Amino acid sequence: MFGLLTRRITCVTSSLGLRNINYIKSIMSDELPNVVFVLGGPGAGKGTQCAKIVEKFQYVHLSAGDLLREERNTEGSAFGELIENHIRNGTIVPVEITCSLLATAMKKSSQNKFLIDGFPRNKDNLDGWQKEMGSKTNVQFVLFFNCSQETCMERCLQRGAAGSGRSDDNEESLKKRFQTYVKDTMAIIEHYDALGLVRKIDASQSPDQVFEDVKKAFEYFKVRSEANRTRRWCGSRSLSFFNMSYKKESLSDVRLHAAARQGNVLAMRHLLDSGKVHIDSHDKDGTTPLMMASAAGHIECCRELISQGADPTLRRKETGASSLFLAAQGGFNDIVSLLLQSGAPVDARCKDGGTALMVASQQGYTDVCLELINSGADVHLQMKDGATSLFLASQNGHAKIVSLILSTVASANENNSSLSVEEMINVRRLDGATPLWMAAQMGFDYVVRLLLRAGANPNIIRNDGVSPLLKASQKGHVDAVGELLQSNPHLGLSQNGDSPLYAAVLRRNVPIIRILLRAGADAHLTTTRSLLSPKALAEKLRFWEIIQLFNTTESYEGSSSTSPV
Ligand SMILES: Nc1ncnc2c1ncn2[C@@H]1O[C@H](COP(=O)(O)OP(=O)(O)OP(=O)(O)O)[C@@H](O)[C@H]1O
Ligand SMILES: Nc1ccn([C@H]2C[C@H](O)[C@@H](COP(=O)(O)O)O2)c(=O)n1
Repeated sequence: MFGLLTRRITCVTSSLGLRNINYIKSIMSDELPNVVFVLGGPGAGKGTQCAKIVEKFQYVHLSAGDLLREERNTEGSAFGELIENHIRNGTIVPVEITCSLLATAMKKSSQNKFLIDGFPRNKDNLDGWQKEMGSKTNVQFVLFFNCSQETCMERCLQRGAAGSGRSDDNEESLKKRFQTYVKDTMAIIEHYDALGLVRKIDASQSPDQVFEDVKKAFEYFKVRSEANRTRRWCGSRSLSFFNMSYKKESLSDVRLHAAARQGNVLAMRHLLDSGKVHIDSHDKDGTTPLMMASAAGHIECCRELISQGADPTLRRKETGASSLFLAAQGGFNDIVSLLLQSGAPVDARCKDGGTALMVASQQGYTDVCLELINSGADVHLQMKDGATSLFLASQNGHAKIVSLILSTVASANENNSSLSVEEMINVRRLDGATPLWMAAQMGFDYVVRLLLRAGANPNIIRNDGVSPLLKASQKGHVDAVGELLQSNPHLGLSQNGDSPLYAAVLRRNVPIIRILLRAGADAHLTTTRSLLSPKALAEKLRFWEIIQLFNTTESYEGSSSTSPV
């Protein structure tokens, strides 16, 4: 079924033998020193947030970058020059050096909770860590600070201007660091995401707002590990149940809800036996104990509630979320199965049209998606804004789920007259974006590849006139641009008057310019937005290396013209 598994995930995962249950156990242990990896683009705010986490949660902060800079500055270090070269070029220092600096720093500390910032950054880092530290540490989760390249770049340049003294806070190094981040580090984040360990934080907000989300991630982890010490770890979980109201009619109702949330089955049974509470007593938001237990992943509580007659068809008032939706959102497959067997409607809709399959696709819970699909979930449904499960999985880079949905659509189409894969794959959200458009914008090149191979149309533009190729070029996603070019997309002006080549020149992205030229993009095509051609722009901005690239291409191949889309 997963024959089209992604190149990137496969290569990282298989080299580690992740299907090996012992490895999975090693990342769940409670006894070993605990580690939270902190990842995100250069300048996403990792260091800033780590300082806050140290203060609030008493972790020891170890920044791989800081340790390397310290080693570089140590007199007589055999690695000083090598480290400086990597830092300036935005490439990654061999793991033997970084891992040994981290291990030494961990040994020196008497604490057992570490925030490891800026590591693992590539496959070499990940493999080296696994080899040396994998069995000696417990990776709790990965904090991923997600922030656009533009914002990160601006922050780092400001940091440099304010006197950081860092030799890599300049445009040239930053561009290279971003290339490394997109090319190498995103695959590591994907790898941990596939294990359900990633907590993604919107890092574009103010530092205090970001920290509010960070706190939730840590508090959530604390609640889960305390409540489920003896229970298996199920991967990344929804935070939504923290927002639930606790206003109930009586103290017993409050206690029942608290017991369901904490997974205290004995207390729950005692309260139910007392006859003082209604099994489906709900708060002002319509939240029932079964919803609480489903959202928090407490299978025993769910079993008890169902066996005592709890209604799995009820929905929360404001959002319309059902117990099934909440269990799927948290990735609790055992609860999803139980609810389905107990009569929960598989395609119950939230107020925004969302279903359990959609939220599981968005969060990346492949096992849950499989369970729902096997129970008859409709893969064709759309949210009110038009998004499908395929769209949400593509937007979040969940390649296995993209494959699963595509194969389900294909077999549904064989059996009846539902949409074909080609029709389904190009279904647009209200803003005109297709799954391919979203994957291109996010730089999930392996999803772009899957979608194109399955027949996605690379020329469907969003309502704002931007094509997938233009967006990927604007965002600097060189691998996604490369994948798109395999399907011969329009290279000329997109409907908004901009061109992919112009966008790449504006951002001085030489790798993208190179592959666009190789694919036949025209350096003389004047954009209607700026009234300049890519070449004229390069000349205006004095980007000599790009002008030279254009001249060389012209002298070899002669220029070609491209008609507007
Ligand atoms: N949420 C934020 N909003 C605005 N500026 C921020 C925010 N977070 C951090 N900054 C500023 O951005 C710059 C980069 O932040 P920081 O050093 O924490 O990032 P980083 O991810 O650790 O960077 P690097 O990977 O380059 O070490 C700093 O000058 C910091 O003050
Ligand atoms: N795992 C790591 C972490 C950092 N480096 C090098 C290369 C980075 O560009 C530089 C700065 O790191 P930051 O302070 O931005 O986290 O340090 C590395 O090679 N390997």
